[in-house]
Amino acid sequence: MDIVFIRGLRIETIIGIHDWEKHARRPLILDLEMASDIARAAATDRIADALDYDAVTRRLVHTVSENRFELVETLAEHCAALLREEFGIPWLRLTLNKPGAVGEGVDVGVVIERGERSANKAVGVQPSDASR
Ligand SMILES: Nc1nc2c(c(=O)[nH]1)N=C([C@H](O)[C@@H](O)CO)CN2
Repeated sequence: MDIVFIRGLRIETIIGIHDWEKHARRPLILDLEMASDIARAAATDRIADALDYDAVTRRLVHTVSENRFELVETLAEHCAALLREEFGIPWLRLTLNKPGAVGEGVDVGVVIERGERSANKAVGVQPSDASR
């Protein structure tokens, strides 16, 4: 399985369970790994054959900044479902970091994995061989 990734994406949004959190934007840091077979894109050198990390970034910025949730869990699930549906991503790992939420210099948040990693495509390797 190949990976297309985005790391350190900073997006400001309204998020939190407390009243004071509902009135001020604060930054979240997103890290994203997306399963993508890069063979075709590598062969054609065409962005149309690639999972476009710029398009994914723009979509994330839009949905994170426009929506308001209380929990980082809810936002993470929202982003994962949206990206998988709109970009046809079979598997992803999303880290959502809310820096400073419990104290200066402390990172808190969630890491979620959704979907199935693609089957082993190695020549001559059967699915039953993959775990050996
Ligand atoms: N598992 C979670 N715990 C907490 C969250 C959250 O989103 N998920 N949020 C908060 C507050 O909003 C926090 O960021 C500030 O006190 C607390 N715990």
